[in-house]
Amino acid sequence: MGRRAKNKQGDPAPIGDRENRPSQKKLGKRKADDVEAPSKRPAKKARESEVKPAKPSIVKGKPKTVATGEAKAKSDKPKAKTQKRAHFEDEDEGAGSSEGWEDVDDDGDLKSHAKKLFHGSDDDEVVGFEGDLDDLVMDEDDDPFNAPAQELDLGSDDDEPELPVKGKKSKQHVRPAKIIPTGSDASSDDSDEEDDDEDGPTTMKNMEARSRALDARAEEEADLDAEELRRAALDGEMSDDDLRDADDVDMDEEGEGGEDGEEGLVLPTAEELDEEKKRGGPDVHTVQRRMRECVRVLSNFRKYAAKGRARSEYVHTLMSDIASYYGYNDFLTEKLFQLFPVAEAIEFFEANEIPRPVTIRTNTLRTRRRDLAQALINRGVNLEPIGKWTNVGLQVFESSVPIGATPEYLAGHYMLQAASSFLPVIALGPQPGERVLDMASAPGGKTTHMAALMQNTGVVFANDANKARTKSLTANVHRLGCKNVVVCSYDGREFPKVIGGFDRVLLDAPCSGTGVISKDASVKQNKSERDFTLLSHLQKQLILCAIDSVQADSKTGGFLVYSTCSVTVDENEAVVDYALRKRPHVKLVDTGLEFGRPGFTSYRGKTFSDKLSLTRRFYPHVHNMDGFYVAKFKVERRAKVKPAQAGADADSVVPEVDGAPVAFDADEDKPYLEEMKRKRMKAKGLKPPPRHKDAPAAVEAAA
Ligand SMILES: C[S@@+](CC[C@H](N)C(=O)[O-])C[C@H]1O[C@@H](n2cnc3c(N)ncnc32)[C@H](O)[C@@H]1O
Repeated sequence: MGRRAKNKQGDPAPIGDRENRPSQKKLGKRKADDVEAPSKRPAKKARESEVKPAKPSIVKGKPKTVATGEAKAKSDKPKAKTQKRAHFEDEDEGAGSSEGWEDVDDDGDLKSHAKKLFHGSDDDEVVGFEGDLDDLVMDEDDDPFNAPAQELDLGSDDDEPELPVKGKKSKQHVRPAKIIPTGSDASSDDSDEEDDDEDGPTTMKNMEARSRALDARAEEEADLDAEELRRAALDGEMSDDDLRDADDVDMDEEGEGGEDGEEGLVLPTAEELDEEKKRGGPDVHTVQRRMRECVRVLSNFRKYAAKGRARSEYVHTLMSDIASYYGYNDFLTEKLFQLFPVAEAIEFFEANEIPRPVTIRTNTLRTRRRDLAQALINRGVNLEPIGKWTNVGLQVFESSVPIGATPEYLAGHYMLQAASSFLPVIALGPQPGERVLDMASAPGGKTTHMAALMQNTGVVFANDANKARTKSLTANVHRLGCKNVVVCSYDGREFPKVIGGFDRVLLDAPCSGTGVISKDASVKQNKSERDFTLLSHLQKQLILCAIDSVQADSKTGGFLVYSTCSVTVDENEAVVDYALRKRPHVKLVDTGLEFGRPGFTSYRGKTFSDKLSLTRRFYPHVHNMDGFYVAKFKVERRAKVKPAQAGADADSVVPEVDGAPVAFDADEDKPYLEEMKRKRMKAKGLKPPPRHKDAPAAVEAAA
């Protein structure tokens, strides 16, 4: 559907940023355009060109080991008159400096010049890295790129290197363009001319239009659903209860015989679908046609549904086709499908097939963004600032060099980091001199960002339960020259017993990774209901410990940020809502992030605190960044509560913080606590009582 091409290397900037920036299309051709048509440059150029050209920093010599904090970067003067210069406004991290740099002075073919620069002088050294790279502890942030940037899978800065896809493969590779009409496709009719260019890349302009169209479409669908429900109720088909929850569409509603569907389309029965599955699934053209038809019918059921066919049949068929087409297991298909209105769900699944933009974060402990950009441009890297919301991010469009093995990379001038990973750190806003805990920190993308914001002062406790992963954390801390970081390896649930009283805490929680499916497609198949139950439980435990590790009367802080790279409600709003209920002395506050959708305040029959709207959701199909979630809490001083008053099980009480007990005392924790007791008894050689017959499956599974 052309979205693929459009989204490729699209801009991860927030919608609101897009207006004042050159289009993606223009960016893609930036070098050529710059040379041929300098008049197209942004207006600020004249002023900017008065700024002295930055001197690119280039490390000389063949690196043999990890560049440490002490690594010295030497400056190379721009060599030739064809030297490409990037001009930036002054931009000191945290100083509220200008976002963009202005365009460059080109008086030659940059690409060939940059190539010459690279292959001629540094090339041998860089190419000669074989072997040495193995010595570097590379994580997903650090995989050296050896292919054009667009084709590279950057890997989350948050998680393991990409795993091979297990199980079913998506049928995406065999599909032609433009098969499923989606909200954004529909919008292209009435949006600007760039939207009409279906095969062109996503532009900042059409991204905004696209995103708006999605929202409008979602609203439209919600209205239609509500209207259908109302009518059904008037017809006596539905109870008041049904009517009350307009989100839960009546799955048994039947069509009244609208227009025929697509020519020759006969909606299969459940049995036929099962049969089809057993035969290896429908052929790709059938599945595409059916998906298209189901989306159309579900967009206006009364009008388009075939007579006698139930809404649930269309939904069931569509979910089955999504699972087969994109290669998801049935459970996850449904879970993700339910998050969005129908057409938007397709957008989401589509976006998961497309790599997100390659982005890097300037390490302001070692360099400035403009200097880094200049140095990389000189090496043949085509890049741009990510957006106004970050003054350290750069988006790499293409590169003739491996972006994870440049001298600048080895010297710690930047971190390969997904744009979404900047968000929780920006929301937390650690200040110089503070004591900060990064409770689940490996491989350290956010730790090193925080260390830089704190200007290497104060202290960041970088903890991760996985000792093996702390190696890459330590390597990154050294490479980026962070001197205020203490690395440790505890289960996060041991905090604040280990150490507490932090001004700020970041809990970038272990999660299912449903926001980073484009990087790790194994998630499509390997996540089950049990995983979500266990993860959600762990996240709930961790968040309470994170809250209890915050110094409520911190003079400068008293904040916690909870984040995940998952889009499921179980791992996000449900966890945050649980924390609010368990710790009445904390409150949600604005994340300060300029964009992102508000968190759910209710979802499929569950009601959360209204304040959940202060949390932020980020989606690949809306923001062109990994799916992500950010919540920010302010921790206030709590009233003293005795364990007995809280109804807490004595065994569940962990050390006191601020004189008050930290307890997991909810009914929902009881089965887990009982299981822990059973385990303790077993460990002591005692015979534990039989497990309660109502114990959730997850408890047994975890046992
Ligand atoms: C999303 S990743 C963190 C990414 C990291 N914040 C970054 O920006 O690079 C989650 C981390 O949680 C760690 N983890 C899992 N269970 C944990 C626990 N109980 N306590 C502390 N860390 C845990 C995992 O080892 C993993 O490194």
